[in-house]
Amino acid sequence: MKIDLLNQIRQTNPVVLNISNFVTVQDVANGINAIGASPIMSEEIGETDEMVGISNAVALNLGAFSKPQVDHILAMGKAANAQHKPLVIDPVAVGAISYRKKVALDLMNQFQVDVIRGNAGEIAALADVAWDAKGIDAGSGNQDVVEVAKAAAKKQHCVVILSGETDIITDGQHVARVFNGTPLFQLHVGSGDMLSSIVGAFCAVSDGDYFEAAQTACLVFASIGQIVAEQLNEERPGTFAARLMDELHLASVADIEKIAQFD
Ligand SMILES: Nc1ncnc2c1ncn2[C@@H]1O[C@H](COP(=O)(O)OP(=O)(O)O)[C@@H](O)[C@H]1O
Ligand SMILES: Cc1ncsc1CCOP(=O)(O)O
Ligand SMILES: [Mg+2]
Repeated sequence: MKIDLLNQIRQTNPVVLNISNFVTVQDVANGINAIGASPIMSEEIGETDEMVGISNAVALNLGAFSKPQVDHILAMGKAANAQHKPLVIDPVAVGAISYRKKVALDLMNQFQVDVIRGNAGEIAALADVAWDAKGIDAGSGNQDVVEVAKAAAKKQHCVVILSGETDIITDGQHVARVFNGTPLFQLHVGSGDMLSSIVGAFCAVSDGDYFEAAQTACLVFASIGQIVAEQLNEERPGTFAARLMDELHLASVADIEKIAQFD
């Protein structure tokens, strides 16, 4: 695990281009900014090539798309491939809504993503594994989540992050797990979206090793949430969200190394 990638983000301030959803756009922009990267959001297809040109990574969030936005997402994915920019996708709620799953799979047939980041319900759907997803949340299931993540990675030929109490990161062959985190993440809508775009920031400084970038992003984000939770003596979702921004900015590599738990 190369936790020092966090310092590289802070030193080089990579631009992360996002198609976001209207629910969490500000959290995502501020999360990217707080950790030391530079967010930019786009809602106009005409600017796609130029936008991708100035960016160091692209993150596509499928949280609340409309038909015109699907065209935009497609153009953005194709441009990221053509311009060799790392490409992350967050397939929000594809486990709960079959239409979303169809759109997500159609898109991923037309461009190659480098990393998919979703919860268990979302990744199970992409792997065609039975799972009881609940809206935007993971829901419940009996399958081995490591096998679910590996199946999705093999199917889509990319790195998969299946996030949750334990984050599972796999390229289809190798598996890493991050044990840090806090249940408080679940009390803040947008935690997953923030992580997906922060994965983009780590990919931007990774020299093409997206498996390592994905692991490190998960470790850093989950550990920072845990640091905040350990400072609060009650469940306070509002304070958690505000303090998460503070610690994304303040936490050092040494702070994370002290509590890091992964294999
Ligand atoms: N029960 C939990 N305990 C600890 N960390 C969690 C828990 N659930 C989610 N997380 C963390 O929350 C972040 C967002 O992941 P997740 O909740 O799976 O995404 P989403 O919001 O898309 O469902 C990740 O860093 C993950 O490790
Ligand atoms: C509530 C909601 N509805 C559509 S997208 C969205 C936000 C999902 O955010 P996250 O998956 O990060 O919790
Ligand atoms: Mg999500």
